[in-house]
Amino acid sequence: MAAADVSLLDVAAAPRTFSRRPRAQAGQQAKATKRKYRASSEAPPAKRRNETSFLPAKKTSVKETPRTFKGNTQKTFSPKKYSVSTNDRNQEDKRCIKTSSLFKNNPEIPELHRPVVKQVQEKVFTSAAFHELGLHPHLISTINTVLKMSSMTRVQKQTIPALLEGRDALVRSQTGSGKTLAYCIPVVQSLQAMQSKIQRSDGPYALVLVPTRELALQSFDTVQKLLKPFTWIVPGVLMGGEKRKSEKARLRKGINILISTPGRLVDHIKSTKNIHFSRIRWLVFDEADRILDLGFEKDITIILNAINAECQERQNVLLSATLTEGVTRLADISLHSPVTISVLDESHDQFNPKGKVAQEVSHPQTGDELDSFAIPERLDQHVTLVPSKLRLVSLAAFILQKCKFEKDQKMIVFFSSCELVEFHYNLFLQTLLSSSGTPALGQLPSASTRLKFLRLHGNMEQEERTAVFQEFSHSKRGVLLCTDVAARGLDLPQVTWIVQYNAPSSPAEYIHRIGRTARIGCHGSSLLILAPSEAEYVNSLASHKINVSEIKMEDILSVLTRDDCFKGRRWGNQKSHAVGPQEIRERATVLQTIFEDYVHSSEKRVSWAKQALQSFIRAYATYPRELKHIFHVRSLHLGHVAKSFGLRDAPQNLSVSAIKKRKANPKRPDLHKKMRSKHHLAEILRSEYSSGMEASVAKVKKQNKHKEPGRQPLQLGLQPAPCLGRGKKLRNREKPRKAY
Ligand SMILES: Nc1ncnc2c1ncn2[C@@H]1O[C@H](COP(=O)(O)OP(=O)(O)OP(=O)(O)O)[C@@H](O)[C@H]1O
Repeated sequence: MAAADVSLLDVAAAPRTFSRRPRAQAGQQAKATKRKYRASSEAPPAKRRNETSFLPAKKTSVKETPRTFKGNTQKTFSPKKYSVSTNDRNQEDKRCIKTSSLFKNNPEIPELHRPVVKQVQEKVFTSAAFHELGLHPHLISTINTVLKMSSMTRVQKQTIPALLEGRDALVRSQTGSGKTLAYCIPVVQSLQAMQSKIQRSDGPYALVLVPTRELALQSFDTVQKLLKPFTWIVPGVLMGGEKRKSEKARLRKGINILISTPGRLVDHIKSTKNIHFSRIRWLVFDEADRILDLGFEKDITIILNAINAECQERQNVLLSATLTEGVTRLADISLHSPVTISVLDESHDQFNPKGKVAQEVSHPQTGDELDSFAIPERLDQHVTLVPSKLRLVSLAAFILQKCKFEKDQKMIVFFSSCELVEFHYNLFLQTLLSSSGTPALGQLPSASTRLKFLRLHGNMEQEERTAVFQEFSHSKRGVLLCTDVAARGLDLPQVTWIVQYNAPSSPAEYIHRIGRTARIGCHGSSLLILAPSEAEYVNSLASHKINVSEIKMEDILSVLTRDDCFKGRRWGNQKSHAVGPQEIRERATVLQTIFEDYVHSSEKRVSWAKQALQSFIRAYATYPRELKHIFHVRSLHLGHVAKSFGLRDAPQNLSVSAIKKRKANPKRPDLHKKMRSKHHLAEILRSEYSSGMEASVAKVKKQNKHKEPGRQPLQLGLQPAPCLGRGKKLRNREKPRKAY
């Protein structure tokens, strides 16, 4: 019965030394190892269900033992040393390889009793054609010939007529259902029809606010296409990352439809003399719930004050796939007699005839309806429960399965911070991928050139961000590792898989992340990776009518048996016949060892992995209160989590202990310090959405410290309420939510 333990040690040597070892020798090793366990003081390896099972599956406590937060290294076994030679590096450079014990002392994976809920679904298309809307013939022909669209989606059929009537609107429909055109078409139609022809020098008539630069570029692209026949109307985008001087020059010349991120617009309001809003007719908040969220509150207040000072009469439009009750309540009291358009509501499928409204705000949907989000019909959602130690190999195996062994797969993997994206991107690039014939240190011998990794996050230079966005957009396959900067609004064609490696902080973010696939009626799949201690998150999703089906971790890892470069010593060059759980475990251990070898090949890499681990824990500590019982740093086993960063031991003196101490004493009177740390955290996370003018978080901090005139410090929930409408102040604010 010691075979499992023995083989873990057997296969843990570097993957390039696949010399076959006689079975007799392996048997001796097995006995020796068994003896070692008996003699050691550590807890015995977790009991296995049976010979063919991976991990025990009793339905008992699923919390990982929280015993190593002070940086104690978990004693799982005495590391065995191997002398390994590399084939293309100095033969004399023999390294001592510590083995990895992946399958021992893991928490049990609970049976997932997921409640089956009836998901909310919307039909995307209608049979109604754009020419039924009475638009300018050139606009119709542009929609038909340039955009190659003929029939309207449901949200377009309901929204366009309402906006053409001059109404304010709150629009909610599922991800990828065509909300962009639902507001762009009425804006273009109304501006081209203005009696006194628009002059470029008039400045903005429409202002569209979006949360990220990539979304700004994408919306700009759509507007630009629609404006083809109306050359006198000039669109423009302000999004940070570009030289402020050239943006100023464009503003000076005149932009009539202005698309911007809030941060960048605020920068110009403060520093660009010739920006004015006296002619604004349209104010659009795309991804309204995100824009009106805490992270942008200060910017939105400045923008609204600037607009309201110059113009009162305009149409306001709020759109999102997740307009929650809080946002609609906020909007209800500040918009002028708005229509509420929710494609969910079948009874409002037909837009009411002229003079009537689609749905008056006096008859709002119930909170329950508003907190259940529609999921694209052809989106298959999955979840897998993976103990912390096995997270990294499971992610790598899943990527290999889809993007190496299957054709034309395009995958987006979401992480909770920029550092995590950078870490995994570089690690995978160096270990799973080979661009030249010679594998670098730690790379797989058969590293595949078929795999393509890209990354996108808020700490990248704008030029690179745009290039990556374009490349992934146009590419047929590849893996994009990213933060939530790519979660909202981006329309990246043919994405087949969404993987959430770190769980999102709200059901709304879950919806937006998975919404990058299965767009406009296409098919797509998603996978959420949870630790056993996080299994309850599935119930939380179910309470929002989100259904996920389970993929077993062993099914993900089993792909490793398809790649001979993961063969362990014990199997040598034998043809693998019956592929059992034992071989899968061995191969997973080989893969883990590749990661560990790479990370431990220099001090610098070890400290890089530690920083990534720290970033993970910092992000983990920011889950909102309502999810804290599921995601709490105290349920993390630092030694196990360290493994998922290729670290062999839990780092000593990890500063997360400081976070833990603070959390442990919430009643301390030092409120000022508490606010400051929250503030700091919000800034760090928010950097992903920064306007691009702030060079770094440090700079933001400095600005706040010196309190520039007109620049208020970010005070959570204490901002003056923004006024969306005509002079009415928003008072009934939702409790502030976490900024990303
Ligand atoms: N009437 C239509 N016919 C065909 N394709 C359309 C139509 N309207 C929009 N599309 C396409 O559908 C895709 C998704 O549209 P869009 O990005 O506007 O969705 P969305 O509802 O804003 O999504 P999200 O909530 O994720 O921001 C785009 O590629 C767009 O070009």
